[in-house]
Amino acid sequence: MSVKVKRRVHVAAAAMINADRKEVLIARRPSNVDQGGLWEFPGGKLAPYETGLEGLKRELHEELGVEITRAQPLIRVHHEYPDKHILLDVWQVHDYAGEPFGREGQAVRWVPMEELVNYPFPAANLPILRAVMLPTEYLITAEEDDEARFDTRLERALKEDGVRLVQLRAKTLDESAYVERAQRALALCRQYDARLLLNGEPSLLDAVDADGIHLTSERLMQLERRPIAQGKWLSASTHDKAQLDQAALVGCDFVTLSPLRTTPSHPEVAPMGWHDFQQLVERAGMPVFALGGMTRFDANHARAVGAQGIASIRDFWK
Ligand SMILES: Nc1nc2c([nH]c(=O)n2[C@H]2C[C@H](O)[C@@H](COP(=O)(O)OP(=O)(O)OP(=O)(O)O)O2)c(=O)[nH]1
Ligand SMILES: [Mg+2]
Repeated sequence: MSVKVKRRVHVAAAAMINADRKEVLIARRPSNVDQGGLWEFPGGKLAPYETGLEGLKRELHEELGVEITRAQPLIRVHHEYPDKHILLDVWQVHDYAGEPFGREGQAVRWVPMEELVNYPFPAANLPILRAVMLPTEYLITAEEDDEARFDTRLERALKEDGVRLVQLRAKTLDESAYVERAQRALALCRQYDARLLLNGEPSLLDAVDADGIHLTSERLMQLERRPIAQGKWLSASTHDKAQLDQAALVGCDFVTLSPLRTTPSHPEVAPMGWHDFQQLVERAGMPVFALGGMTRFDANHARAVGAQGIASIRDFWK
């Protein structure tokens, strides 16, 4: 009996995001190579002696004629192709010298974020597309008993902190009060070009045309399939490997993973710390926000260990 060991390939790829125009650079793979004809994030296989960033710099010089000057990890995706196990090590390129062009004759295009869905990518790329579209910070709203104060605080976070992704969490409201608050929150989010996810039942989207739903881990574990359309965002709260696996099975677009640290709201729960967090994120297969005692000062470290960024109530609710 022979056991076939799949080839393992480590690929570095670049998400070059033009933040002002909200465009991303993609390239088309030549028709005669693996995954040919599909679009990709420029990059390629690492040489044995290279780190991810070294390989990325070399590949972008070879393929696009640019020199990377500032880049940060965005997401790592493990994917099984029939013939190989691939690790896509994706970096967000913040700064570079030169004008990118298809140095190997390949088509290269700056594409508006919302049009990315119209381009065919390899199967491994879905989590990358999600990561590209998501910001680094995820605001979870605090409990408030005063509606005017809620609005003021949400608007402050949108305006002054530049928050672009919001989860409306309000466990103390009944459904009609929740829907009312959600409608006002949605109008505010629209003014600032931010996305709003509703923490609750998927049917809430019938009452409020928000951008998606955030599931509690308990609700997540009861589901057998994705409860909302692909055009909406689905996120979930997770705390361990089983819940992350379930999030992948159900087709969540991204998750929070907590508690990173001990928090006043959950003093009895043991924190997982960065080491365990990193192990879990590595195999999550989707963007993960670190939650639990996080502030914006933790965002760079969260990125460095593979997260999309940080989620927080207190750091944004002032
Ligand atoms: N660069 C890149 N590769 C991707 C993406 N998605 C994806 O599945 N892949 C796969 C396709 C290939 O099997 C592998 C990348 O190899 P590559 O052909 O770009 O490698 P390379 O630039 O070093 O080229 P070569 O020297 O082997 O010709 O990763 C992506 O978005 N970007
Ligand atoms: Mg390549």
